[in-house]
Amino acid sequence: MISLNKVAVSYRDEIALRDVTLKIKQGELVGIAGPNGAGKTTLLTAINGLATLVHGEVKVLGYKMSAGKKGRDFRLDWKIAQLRKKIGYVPQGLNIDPRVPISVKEAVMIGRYGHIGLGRRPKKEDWDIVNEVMKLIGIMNLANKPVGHLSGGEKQKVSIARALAQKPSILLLDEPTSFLDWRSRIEILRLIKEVHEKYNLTTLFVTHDPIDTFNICNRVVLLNKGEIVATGHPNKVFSPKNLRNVYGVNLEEITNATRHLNI
Ligand SMILES: Nc1ncnc2c1ncn2[C@@H]1O[C@H](COP(=O)(O)OP(=O)(O)OP(=O)(O)O)[C@@H](O)[C@H]1O
Repeated sequence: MISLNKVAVSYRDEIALRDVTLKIKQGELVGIAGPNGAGKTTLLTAINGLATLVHGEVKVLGYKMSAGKKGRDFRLDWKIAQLRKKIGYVPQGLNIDPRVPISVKEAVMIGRYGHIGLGRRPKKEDWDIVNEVMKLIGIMNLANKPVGHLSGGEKQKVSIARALAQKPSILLLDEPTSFLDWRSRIEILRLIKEVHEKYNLTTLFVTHDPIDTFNICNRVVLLNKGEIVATGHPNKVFSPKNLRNVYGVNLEEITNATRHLNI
């Protein structure tokens, strides 16, 4: 479904990914973890066909992207646009100016425009899909509310609904739980697992917090300084040694911090 072979991505002087080789099978739900600046977002960007590859090759759903003359093969632009229709992307936060007069259902409809085409009007089937995903995500009650008036958890749900309205095969989520309180965080994680299973998706989600991955996935890719440090079950990946080397924390520090919770 997704394969990266010796992929390197850089932003001017900054190397964001180096020599990354990774395979994701159809139907997998994979967590991408690592500290700030590890290259997590860049990995999603490479899968989404938007990164400039310095080296290596990315294959997604049979589309091949490799480093061209200027770091990108521009002949593939049209194909990449086709590919992106099949990839639902949930960015960090839903950064819409609160003064923009757009309702929740209109924000979810934005996900359909790759299929509808710019300048065309949504048809009944598009509204049916928007209603279906809003029902599933549990935001029907917010349909006519301005998006600027939503809480952080509600915005995240709208963002997920918008990505699903696209009817993607792959769902990429960039830190869907950041800025959320514990209740909303658990709710969003459950929702990700539920939609992953219901729509038979291949899902990758980025997180800062190892605990998120224990809740919903069997496989984690741990990145640090643009390289894959470990991949496998969270129990194996978040070993005391990796926590120390990658996050600079000892297991005792974490258990001490959570000991007061009485869990
Ligand atoms: N548009 C950009 N221009 C220049 N450098 C960038 C750009 N985007 C990312 N970088 C750099 O590439 C490296 C990897 O960034 P990336 O955003 O992929 O990491 P991340 O793991 O998602 O970080 P975070 O958890 O803080 O969001 C960082 O050193 C960052 O400064």
